[in-house]
Amino acid sequence: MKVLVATDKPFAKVAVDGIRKEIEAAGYELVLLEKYGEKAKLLEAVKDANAIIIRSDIIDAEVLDAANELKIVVRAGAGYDNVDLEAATSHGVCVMNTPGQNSNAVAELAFGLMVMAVRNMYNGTSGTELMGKKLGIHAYGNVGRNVARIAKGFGMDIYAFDAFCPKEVIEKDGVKAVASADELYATCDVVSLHIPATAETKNSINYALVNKMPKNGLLVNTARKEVINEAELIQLMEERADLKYVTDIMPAANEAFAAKFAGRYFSTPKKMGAQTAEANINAGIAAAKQIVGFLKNGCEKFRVNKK
Ligand SMILES: NC(=O)c1ccc[n+]([C@@H]2O[C@H](COP(=O)([O-])OP(=O)(O)OC[C@H]3O[C@@H](n4cnc5c(N)ncnc54)[C@H](O)[C@@H]3O)[C@@H](O)[C@H]2O)c1
Ligand SMILES: O=C(O)[C@H](O)COP(=O)(O)O
Repeated sequence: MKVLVATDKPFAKVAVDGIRKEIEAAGYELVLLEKYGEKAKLLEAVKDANAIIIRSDIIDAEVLDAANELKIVVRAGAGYDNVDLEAATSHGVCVMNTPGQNSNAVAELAFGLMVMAVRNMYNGTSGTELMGKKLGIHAYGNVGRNVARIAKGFGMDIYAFDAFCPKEVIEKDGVKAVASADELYATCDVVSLHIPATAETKNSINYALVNKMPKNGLLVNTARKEVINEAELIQLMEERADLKYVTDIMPAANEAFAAKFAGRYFSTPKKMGAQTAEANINAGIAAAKQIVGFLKNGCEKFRVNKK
């Protein structure tokens, strides 16, 4: 069995070593395709792969068409919006993610971005502190829960909204559950976004919602750029000079944001929420174990597409 690790943004070497150990201990062969840049190289590499481990790499119908021997794709990470799930199902390919394995890394970065924003991007002027501020966690999943844990250490007043997580689960963590996204944005000084990119959430962070934030509101996005209605956020930030936006996922309109909102906008150059050795090891080795469990025992825990 051939297991391909196809990562345009490579894992830390220590994680690759751990993945190799799992795969070879199972008697399989590991093939590494890193920083491949062009899709043609991916199309060539998948031809004889029985299993693939990816990160944000795009697995679309063309890739699946080229992968004649493929049985399983594991997205080493949380969001699997980069995989065409319907095409995978129609090709008889199982798709999994590795939930929770990179969530602490992302939560820590959310606070890195938050502190940078409230300290005026470290420009030397007086900023503000996070202690005592109202933090809104938009989606209380694996990352959201880690954000809540860290926010307690900062002494923040913590609120959350999740469309599917029961109120009791949120409140047992000492976090105030609110009934809607509207209420969260209207209540909180800082909102940290942790919703997945789905048909329902794409473009949902729009003018009307963000405009509910109080004066000096800060929006932190370590989720996906697709959930932001960029044109409406630009319009709102033009009208409200008090708002700040910091993100780990560079907007399509990065140049417009950077030109118009100097000092109130920041994006990491490349998505780096999950870019720690620890998260790479956790997610990469989980992916390898899930592949071995699937190929040897048919274990489909963490499957995200229909059969
Ligand atoms: N920046 C990065 O490197 C990085 C790393 C990991 C995850 N992410 C992004 O963050 C997202 C969240 O990650 P996670 O590990 O917490 O995922 P998760 O699946 O554990 O949590 C997602 C949560 O979103 C909730 N949700 C879904 N739709 C919603 C909606 N319409 N309104 C409110 N809540 C909704 C779910 O109930 C769930 O609790 C991922 O989908 C991914 O897009 C980014
Ligand atoms: O959904 C995720 O897990 C993140 O977006 C991580 O993406 P990456 O593996 O490309 O860093």
